[in-house]
Amino acid sequence: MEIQVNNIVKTIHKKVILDHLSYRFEGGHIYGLTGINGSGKTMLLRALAGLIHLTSGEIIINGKVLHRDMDFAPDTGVIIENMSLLPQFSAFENLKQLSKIKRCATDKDILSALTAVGLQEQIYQPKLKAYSLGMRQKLNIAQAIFENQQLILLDEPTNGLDSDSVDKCIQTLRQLRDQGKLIILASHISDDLMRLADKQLKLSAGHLVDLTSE
Ligand SMILES: Nc1ncnc2c1ncn2[C@@H]1O[C@H](COP(=O)(O)OP(=O)(O)OP(=O)(O)O)[C@@H](O)[C@H]1O
Repeated sequence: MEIQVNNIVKTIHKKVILDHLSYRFEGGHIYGLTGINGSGKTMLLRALAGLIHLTSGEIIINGKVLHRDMDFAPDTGVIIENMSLLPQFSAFENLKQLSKIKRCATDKDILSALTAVGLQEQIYQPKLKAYSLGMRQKLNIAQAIFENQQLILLDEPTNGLDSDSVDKCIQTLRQLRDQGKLIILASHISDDLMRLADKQLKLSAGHLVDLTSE
């Protein structure tokens, strides 16, 4: 999996959010995206997923141009705000419903993702509506990985997680990285990212600054 970002610009109401940003992301790495509130981290993740249209520039994923050769980034798991999980269903039932869209994940894949994020005690109960913030976030992460997605885009993945759960999340994401997956995380808490990511990037004035090579 590789993503080539070429000179992308995103302007909303004449405000420049992403300003001629270029970068190459490669599989087998965890990229941590930091930057102050409003710097455009979520916007960049949305752009990579194909969820917004760019003002100019292009994003090429595995040689195919987003919004020309395909509508969305292929084979991608995301956590980007307002996840539409179903409150009246358990964790298992939620992923089971989602699995009906692509039909690539088995029950075993669902159980293994829920266990990987630490939800092994809550697979069948309670229903999602009785979940705490942290439990909900674990299910969000499970949702982004249970179909063996090759590109994983996570906005603030450690939100609501206690320190043991952050450790477990780090362990799980490192395993996925070692399998060659491309993982991009955004967080305004740079401590979490420092521990999670092997490449640290900062969004500033619409540009990406590589903190690892500084
Ligand atoms: N739908 C929208 N309409 C207008 N402006 C928007 C919209 N979505 C985002 N913005 C603006 O784009 C900029 C970047 O927002 P974004 O959510 O990407 O920042 P962020 O770095 O993820 O911030 P945070 O750390 O607070 O999550 C902000 O100035 C925001 O106000």
